[in-house]
Amino acid sequence: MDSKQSLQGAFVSFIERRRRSLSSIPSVIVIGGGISGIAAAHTLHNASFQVVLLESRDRLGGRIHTDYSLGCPVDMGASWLHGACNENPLAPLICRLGLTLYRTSGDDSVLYDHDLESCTLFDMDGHQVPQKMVVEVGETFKKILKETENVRIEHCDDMSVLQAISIVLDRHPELRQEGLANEVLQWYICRMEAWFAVDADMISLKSWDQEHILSGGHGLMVQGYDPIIKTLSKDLDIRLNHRVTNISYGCKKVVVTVEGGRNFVADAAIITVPIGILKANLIEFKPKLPDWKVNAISDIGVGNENKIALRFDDVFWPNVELLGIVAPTSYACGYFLNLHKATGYPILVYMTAGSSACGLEKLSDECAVNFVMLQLKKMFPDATKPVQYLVSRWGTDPNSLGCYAHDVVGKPEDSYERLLEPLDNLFFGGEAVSLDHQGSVHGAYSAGIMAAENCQRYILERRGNLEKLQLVSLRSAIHEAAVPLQISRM
Ligand SMILES: Cc1cc2nc3c(=O)[nH]c(=O)nc-3n(C[C@H](O)[C@H](O)[C@H](O)COP(=O)(O)OP(=O)(O)OC[C@H]3O[C@@H](n4cnc5c(N)ncnc54)[C@H](O)[C@@H]3O)c2cc1C
Repeated sequence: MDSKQSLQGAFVSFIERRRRSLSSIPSVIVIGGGISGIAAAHTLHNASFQVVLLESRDRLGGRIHTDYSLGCPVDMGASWLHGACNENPLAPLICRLGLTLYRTSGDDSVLYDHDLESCTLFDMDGHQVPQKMVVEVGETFKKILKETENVRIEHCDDMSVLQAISIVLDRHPELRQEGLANEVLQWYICRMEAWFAVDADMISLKSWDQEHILSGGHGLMVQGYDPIIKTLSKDLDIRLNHRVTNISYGCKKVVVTVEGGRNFVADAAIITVPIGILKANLIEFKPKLPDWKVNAISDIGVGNENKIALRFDDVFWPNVELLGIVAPTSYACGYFLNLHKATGYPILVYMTAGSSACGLEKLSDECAVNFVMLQLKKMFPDATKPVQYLVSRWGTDPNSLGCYAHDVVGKPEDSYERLLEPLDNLFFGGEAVSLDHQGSVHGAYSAGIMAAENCQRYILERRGNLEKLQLVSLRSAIHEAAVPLQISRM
């Protein structure tokens, strides 16, 4: 054997040793680069697992999207921390990063992320609604909702909140509102619709108030949610523009295929794509998902919410947090978040949910801004033209197809549990699998961590004794199956 042959032999055995050592490192593919997927990948990476994260968009964050083009951070997706308290799973990170929260509600606020005192409402003719009426109708609305509890007790079958409200108003004529007061009542219904991101005739009476709400009220993330995404995604192996089309699970390895046909192979996968994507069957599973999983996906609803952010040269509106416009139907009501109060920048964000959010997506950006400006001009006839604007389209964006999960009327009780349930080596994350906090950033974050921990336990149990595993921080064990290991000539 000449020296060239012995060198080759040593190289081959080095490659073989390295291949074996890499294949002994547990590997996981995380699908979706929103907060849930990033939290899952971050957790596994810290446990020295080999992780690759596949994200369809050309950016991370998903339904967290902090846009800087208006000169300051503007969140076009999530913007509040719901539950500004130490128990919030995101609190330690927010504290460590020194991020500022601007609290827009009191401690006990459940449905509304704003206190009544911080809103100024106008009618369609631009007259300001007397604050006394805003407060009084707010109190009446609370009484109406309280009365719906009796309706719930009386009826075994679920119904919509709107239907229950109409039963209450039939029974209690003294709670009915007329004229301007009714328009204010509609505005409160509009705010409730914004919380669930669907119209009131789709909000479940059985479950609307069953959510476990953290204390501390609602805090606006003044610097945006982006710093959290940046921090958690540091050092991860992230592949942007990788849209997953097929997942083959249940065998020894999971094979995940992306658009263009490239395969990724690992011990397990965690899927965190939005519920809207699962409902639209945009990913093919092999074997097919079992009926109980398919039913869970179809039993969970998805709402829509959009934002139109407008930057002006100057501030021409009052120094309150929320500017609302009341109307005879909740559909025609609207409101603007005044970012100037929290950030000092002359920016208003129009927020719309449910069918009106879907309607707005049918318009071009320019038409949507014109529509919103008409609303604004009703309140402030001298409103100037915005110098810049941003329009979100969460309902038709092929990467989200909706804003977040909601309980449909008559939803079976265990839908979220069934969505969460893993299928062999395929685990489910994302806001919709959070049992306590669906539709929130902190819920999605915790769901990602939980999926990672379950996945970690599964792999380690399957491999036997944890101590025997040599977990080292080597990356690149997840190989692209279609591309053989490339060995360049020495
Ligand atoms: C307008 C709006 C306002 C909101 N306001 C708040 C708020 O104030 N406070 C709050 O707590 N929550 C709010 N939310 C909800 C919150 O944003 C979400 O619950 C949370 O961000 C969801 O995170 P996620 O990781 O589960 O999903 P996502 O962030 O959607 O992440 C999923 C990722 O999967 C990717 N993906 C999709 N398909 C594929 C595929 N085939 N292959 C690979 N990747 C794919 C997507 O591009 C996305 O990046 C709001 C949401 C919206 C839309």
